[in-house]
Amino acid sequence: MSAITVKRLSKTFRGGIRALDGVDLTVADGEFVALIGASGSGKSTLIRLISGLVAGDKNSGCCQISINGHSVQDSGAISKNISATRTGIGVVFQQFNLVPRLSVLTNVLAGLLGKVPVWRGLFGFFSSEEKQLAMRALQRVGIETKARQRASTLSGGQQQRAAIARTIVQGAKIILADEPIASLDPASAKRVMGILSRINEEDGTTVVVSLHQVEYARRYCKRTIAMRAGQIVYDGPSHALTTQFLREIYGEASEELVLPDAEDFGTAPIPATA
Ligand SMILES: Nc1ncnc2c1ncn2[C@@H]1O[C@H](COP(=O)(O)OP(=O)(O)OP(=O)(O)O)[C@@H](O)[C@H]1O
Repeated sequence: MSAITVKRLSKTFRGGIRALDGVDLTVADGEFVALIGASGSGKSTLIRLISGLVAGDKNSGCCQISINGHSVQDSGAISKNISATRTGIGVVFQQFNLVPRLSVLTNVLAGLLGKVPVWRGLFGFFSSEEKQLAMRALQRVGIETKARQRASTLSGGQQQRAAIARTIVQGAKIILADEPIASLDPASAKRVMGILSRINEEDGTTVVVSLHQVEYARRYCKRTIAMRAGQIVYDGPSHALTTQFLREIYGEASEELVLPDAEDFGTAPIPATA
């Protein structure tokens, strides 16, 4: 069964801005897929629609999205069972979305909120097993020593790793990461991509990650989907996305997608240490 199925997906915002225009795609269970495209090409909108946060256009027969066979939305209507489907989807954002004044551990435990009674979540009553689960997730992303610190005291890369640990605790079968490395320095960016790659390999989690720079897609993801003006203009092996090919697809805008110091990008794996 495919993990993500998107059929004839369009999204028109107020003022007639067509952010997505007839997108069809399928992501198999356990794939690690990059979504690339210049600014405004529709990557964030696609991720928000797949996660059921935003509804697509209302036209009948269009805009069908399903996750592991369960409908997320159809013809502009979000599914009534979306809460159950959402517990299997971990969403990671560019700006981390942690509660700054709460501890890193509590932020990670928030991944259990769809699974434990609401009152327990509200008052922070978590069992020792649940806390151990969160600690193991923090170990996997290399920041277990930061568990008791306020989230606001962590660096950007560490905060992003905490956000990923939250999806592990959530038990997400699918991670949708919307520009998770856009605010990070290159070393932190590589570490975050390495962690996503390991979760994909070790747990079989399906990962879709939107990126600005194609070098990261080539290094970490076998498959890349390239978007332009709300449409998919390439879907295939990441290694085929040479600078020349990107120029053919995007013209001058391709410069936005290539790191100026790409020759220094390197290939050595970065360990997940704090
Ligand atoms: N809430 C909104 N209201 C109106 N227009 C929107 C809204 N969200 C996105 N858009 C528009 O939809 C188009 C696609 O935006 P989107 O954020 O999906 O692109 P993106 O590829 O993620 O860009 P970036 O890389 O800069 O984040 C853009 O023209 C954007 O201005």
